[in-house]
Amino acid sequence: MKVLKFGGKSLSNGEPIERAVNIIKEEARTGAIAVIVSARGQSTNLLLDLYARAVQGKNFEKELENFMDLQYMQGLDADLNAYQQEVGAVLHALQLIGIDSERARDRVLAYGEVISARTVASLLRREGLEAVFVDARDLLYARATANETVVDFPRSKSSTLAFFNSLQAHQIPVITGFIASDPTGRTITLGRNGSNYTATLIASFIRASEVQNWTDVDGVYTASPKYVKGAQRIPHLSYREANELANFGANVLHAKTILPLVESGIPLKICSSLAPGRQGTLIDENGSGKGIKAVTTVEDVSLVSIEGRGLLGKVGIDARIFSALSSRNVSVRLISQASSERGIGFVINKEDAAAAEHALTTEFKDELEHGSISHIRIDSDMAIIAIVGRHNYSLEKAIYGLRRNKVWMHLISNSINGEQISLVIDNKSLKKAVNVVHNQVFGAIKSLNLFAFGKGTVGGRLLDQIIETGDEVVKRRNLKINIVGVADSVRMIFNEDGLGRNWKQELAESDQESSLADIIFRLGESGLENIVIADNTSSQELAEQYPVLVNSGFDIVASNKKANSISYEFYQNLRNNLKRKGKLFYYETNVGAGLPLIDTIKHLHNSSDRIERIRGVFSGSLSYIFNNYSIQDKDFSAVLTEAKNLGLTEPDPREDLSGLDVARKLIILAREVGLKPELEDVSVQSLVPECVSDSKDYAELYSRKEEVDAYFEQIKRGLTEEEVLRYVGDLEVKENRLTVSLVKVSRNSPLGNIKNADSIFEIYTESYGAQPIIIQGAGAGSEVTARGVYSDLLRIGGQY
Ligand SMILES: NC(=O)C1=CN([C@@H]2O[C@H](COP(=O)(O)OP(=O)(O)OC[C@H]3O[C@@H](n4cnc5c(N)ncnc54)[C@H](O)[C@@H]3O)[C@@H](O)[C@H]2O)C=CC1
Ligand SMILES: N[C@@H](CC=O)C(=O)O
Repeated sequence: MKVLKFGGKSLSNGEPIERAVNIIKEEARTGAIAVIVSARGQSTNLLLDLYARAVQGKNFEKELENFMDLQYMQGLDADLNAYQQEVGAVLHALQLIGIDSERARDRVLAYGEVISARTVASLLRREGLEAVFVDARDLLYARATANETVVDFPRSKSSTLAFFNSLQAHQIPVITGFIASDPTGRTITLGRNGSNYTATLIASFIRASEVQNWTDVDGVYTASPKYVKGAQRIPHLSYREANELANFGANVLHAKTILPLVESGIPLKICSSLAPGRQGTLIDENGSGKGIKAVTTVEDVSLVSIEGRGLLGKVGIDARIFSALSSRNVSVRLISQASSERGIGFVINKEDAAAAEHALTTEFKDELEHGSISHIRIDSDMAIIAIVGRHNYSLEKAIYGLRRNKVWMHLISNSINGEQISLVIDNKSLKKAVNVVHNQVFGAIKSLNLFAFGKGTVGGRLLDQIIETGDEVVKRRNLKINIVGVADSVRMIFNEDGLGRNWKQELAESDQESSLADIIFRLGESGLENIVIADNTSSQELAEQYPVLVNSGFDIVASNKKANSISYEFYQNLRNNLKRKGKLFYYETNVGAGLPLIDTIKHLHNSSDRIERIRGVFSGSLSYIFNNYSIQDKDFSAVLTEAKNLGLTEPDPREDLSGLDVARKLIILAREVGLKPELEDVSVQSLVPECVSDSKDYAELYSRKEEVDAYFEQIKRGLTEEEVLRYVGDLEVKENRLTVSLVKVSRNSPLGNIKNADSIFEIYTESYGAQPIIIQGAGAGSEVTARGVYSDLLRIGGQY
């Protein structure tokens, strides 16, 4: 015989109860079944409310009407009106006496299951099945102790067997879950998960072939889907694993509830009544073998720590701690003790914190006074993350991920059989931590949560590239990049679930003012893991805040060159800070846009080869300008406007014309090869003609374009047929000399030969001698630069 148990939500009015009836009909076709039911929908809560009103002497008639309205179903042969009278009479008696007692409360609660079983039996009869209502108070017996309800197994077993033996073939018992009789014949409830307990008890007494637990979820998940979007259903678990999961907060059957099945070896299936065809989770003796099964969480626990030299080598301290706790009925969930015995830490339920503190400070009053125990501290707002299942490196992986994400672990405990590892963390880090640990131990799709500053030429294209290629990146790299926010200099938007193609419009319509402090705060509070900041602005203020971003636990990618080219002191402090915090900062696009330049230079510098000189056309925009201006019959200002419109120039093109942008690039490369230059050390030939150098902004400079054009026309007239102009950066390492100048070069030389917005870098090293390594290609432009930033992002993602 199979035992089918239905939870309250699966029996709610409308579709749920219709589906439940269909499931029972289907299963009845395959053989003998028994059905156990919980109270329907919200019935238990409503009854609790009715009970509370009655014992407080309040009116309850309207609430009772509402309760009965929810129970009512058309065309049933069960007479529910009689129950309305009966519940009303019980409540009325309670209202008169006003005594609050557990048995009285249980008596009222029992109506939820009784009406539910009557209703289901009646619906089944309407479908032509021989269903009989069974009140479990005639089958199960239990007594209340100080802490729990204890079942009288022999008596319950014999009455259950007697009843089942009296059943006729084809009869389907529909049994009330949750309730039993106490030794005086009063109603007693079976506690948390009570209806499940009814099902597993009855199944074990009658030696059922399996228990099906029909509920509103389709099985046990690798983590709570409330926290982890990518959590997966677990097809198969062993009783032991299920027990660990239950102890550590998973929405499975309570550990005590599984016990009757363990002892009799009956498999349990967790099935979704919302999607009956879907495979659920099977729990049996064997499970599916080794491997991590789930990452579960327990919120709101308290961590107790007792420390002091008085604990050192002293026998009996633990015994005193636990007997003090047990005298106050405080149960310990986890424990960890230093081998020196100088300290002991353990976790209890938050609601027991005050009792535990009182018990312990009383027990260790003398030691606290003498100072041999320095403190007994209780930290509430803690949470437990438990990794359930066997895997050699799961702890290392979890710790690595948590450290990267700045989640502090207060206590780590590993079970003796190696099947469970628990980590105690702050409650507020729970969402982030469970995602990190889940991704680390399952090697599941990792999430990278990106907040992007700047949505212009580079930033805007980057976001579109990420959205366009997101599925591919998930497939090929197991990495999901969520754009959780975008800010420009005016506005910002934030969406923890990830922005989509509409981000531009959402940002344009946003009424949230762009504020770095708010962004840091919201990212910190979000509980998101693996947060990366993309800086595609040219803002120095933002660059100066990188240390704050790093301290907040974020990695950074930047096309913005400022952080690497302001003072050397800032540059070095930032690197120290990154190292200390274990954070990453990639900026390949700072020089040469998408070209693999900075990495190559890093490699060469870190190898035994010595870089002696780097010379070339460092600026993509000026490359474009001089490539075209040298050979076309156009005004300089016209070509400059073309470059600006193509997104090649700096946001303020005066940074290109003044040579500042190339100077920054030289500084960045020089620092990569170990020099410590400041911007003022670079000798720069500015391209801004003296006559317009007092322009207060680019608009004013451009309004004086005739003077600019005349200046460049004169330079151009000085060129021979064979010559072209190139704006060249030169880093002479040994001499510690950095220069930027406009030079005439032969059209046929490597520098003279470049096209479009190409940059070219000649890298002279000791071993390559006079033949430099040449890196050449587009040195500016939205597409290539955004790609470069994207690559940096993927490199960071690869390290999660
Ligand atoms: N355009 C190119 O080819 C290349 C550009 N870069 C660098 O990329 C960065 C961006 O350049 P573009 O996209 O061309 O500039 P852009 O002018 O098109 O975009 C700049 C964006 O930054 C935003 N912004 C400015 N200050 C901000 C702040 N404090 N907070 C938030 N947002 C802010 C602006 O609102 C704008 O959305 C620059 O640092 C540039 O040097 C690097 C390599 C090549
Ligand atoms: N304005 C810059 C853009 C890239 O850094 C350039 O032209 O190179």
